[in-house]
Amino acid sequence: MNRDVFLNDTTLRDGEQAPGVAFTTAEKLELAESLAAAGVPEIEIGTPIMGADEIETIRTAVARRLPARLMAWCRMKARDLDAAIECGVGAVNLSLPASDIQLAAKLGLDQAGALQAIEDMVRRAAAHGFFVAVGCEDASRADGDHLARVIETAARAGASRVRLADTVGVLDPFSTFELVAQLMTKSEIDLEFHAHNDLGLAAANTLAAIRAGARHASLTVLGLGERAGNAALEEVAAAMAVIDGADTGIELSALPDLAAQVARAARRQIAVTKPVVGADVFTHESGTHVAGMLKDSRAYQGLDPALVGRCPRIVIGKHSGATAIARMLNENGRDLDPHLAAAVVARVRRKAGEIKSTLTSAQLVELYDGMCSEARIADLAGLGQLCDAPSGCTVVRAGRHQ
Ligand SMILES: CC(=O)SCCNC(=O)CCNC(=O)[C@H](O)C(C)(C)COP(=O)(O)OP(=O)(O)OC[C@H]1O[C@@H](n2cnc3c(N)ncnc32)[C@H](O)[C@@H]1OP(=O)(O)O
Ligand SMILES: O=C(O)CCC(=O)C(=O)O
Repeated sequence: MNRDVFLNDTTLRDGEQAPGVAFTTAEKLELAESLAAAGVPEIEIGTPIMGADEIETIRTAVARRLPARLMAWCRMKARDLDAAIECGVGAVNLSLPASDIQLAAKLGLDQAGALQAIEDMVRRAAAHGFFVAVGCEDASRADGDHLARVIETAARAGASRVRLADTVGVLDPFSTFELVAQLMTKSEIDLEFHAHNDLGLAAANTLAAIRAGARHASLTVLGLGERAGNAALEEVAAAMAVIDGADTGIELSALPDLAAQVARAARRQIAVTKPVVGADVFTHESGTHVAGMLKDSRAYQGLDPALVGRCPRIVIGKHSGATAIARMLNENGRDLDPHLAAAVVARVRRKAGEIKSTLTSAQLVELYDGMCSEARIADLAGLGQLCDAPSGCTVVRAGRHQ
C-alpha cells in the first residue's frame, strides 16, 4: 500500500535538545548535508531565538541550497519569528502548547488566549511569505475540542500544516490512531505527528499516526531527542518500506552511515541492539537459526540487511550448533569431523561461557585443532572417544573415535 508520507528530520533541533548534546556549526552543516543527501525532504534545522550563533549556522545552511526544505523552530512569539526571518529560511514551525496543563504552567494562557496567539502569529508569518506549520506541543494531553479549534484556527490563518506532538510520550498506537483519525475528520489541513519515546512506543505511534492519515512525521536519527528521545528516522523509514511498501524517498542504505555520523557528533554510543543500525541486529548465533538461515536467509530475517546497506553475520557462541561451527571451520580450511561434532559443540559452549563472548574464528580453530590432537593421542593410546566433561578437563571416554 503506497502512501504519500513526508518525513521531517528534527535531529538538529529536538535531537540536539537531548541532554548534553551540542553540535558544532561544522557538525550541523555536515549533518544537514548528509540528511539531504539521504533523501530527507525537510529538515528542522534549529531554533533561531537561541541567538546569533544559531542564526549564523542556519544562514550558512540556507546558503548551501540543500535539496531539502529547511524549517526553523519558533515559539509562538514575534521575536522568535523575527529571528527566523534573519536566518533566511523559507519555513517555520510556530509552536504553542495545546494542553491546558502546559498553557497554564508555561504561559498562564487559557484556550481563548492560545487561539488568539495562533491567529496573530500565523497571519504574521504567512504574510511574510513563510511556509507555516503550527506545532501543538502536548497535543496528546490536550482537550479534543480545543485541539480541533487550534487546527481550524491555524488553517484559517494561513498555516499549511499542524504538528501534533506527544510531548511527554504517553500515547500508544491505538490512542494515537484514534486521535489522528478523529482530527482528520475535522479538517483538510495536513497533519504531522511528533512522537516521544518515553514508553518505547515512538516509532509504533508514528506508524499508527500515518495509518490514521497523517502525511508527515517528525523524526530524529537514532531517536536522539529530549529524555528517551523521539521516533527514529531509520526505524520509521525501514518500517514504512517493509510493512507498508511505502516510498518515503529516504535512501535506506544511507542510514547506517548517517547514524554513525550523528552518534559521533552527539558523543553517543549506538546500542548494539538498535534496530536497523545497531552492530548486532543482523548477527545470528543460535544454532537452529543459523542452520535454517544457511538454507534460506529469510528464515530469520524479516528486514533484508541489504535493503539498509548491511550484511548478515554468523557468529560462534554459547548457542551455536554443529552446522554453524562446521561452516566457520570450513571457511578456515578445516572439515568438522562428524565424530567430534557433538564434543566440539559442547566445548564451544563451555568456552563461550568462560569468556562471556562469541569466539573469534582464530579461537574456534585453536579449540578445534586442539581437540583433533587430543583425539589423535587418544587414538594412539587406544583409549576411546573424546567427551565433554562437566568441569573443564580434557577427557576421553572409552569406546570411541575410530
Ligand atoms: C517540547 C519541545 O521540545 S519545545 C522546544 C523547546 N526548545 C528549547 O527550549 C531549546 C532552546 N531554548 C532556549 O534556548 C531558551 O529556552 C529560549 C531562547 C527559547 C528562551 O530563553 P529565555 O528567554 O531565557 O526563557 P526561559 O527558557 O527561561 O523560559 C521560557 C520562556 O519561553 C516562554 N515560552 C515557552 N514556550 C513558549 C511558546 N510555545 N510560545 C511562546 N512562549 C513560550 C515561556 O513562557 C518563558 O517565557 P518568560 O521568559 O516570559 O517566562
Ligand atoms: O510544537 C512542536 O513543534 C513540537 C515540539 C516538541 O518537540 C514536542 O512537543 O515534543
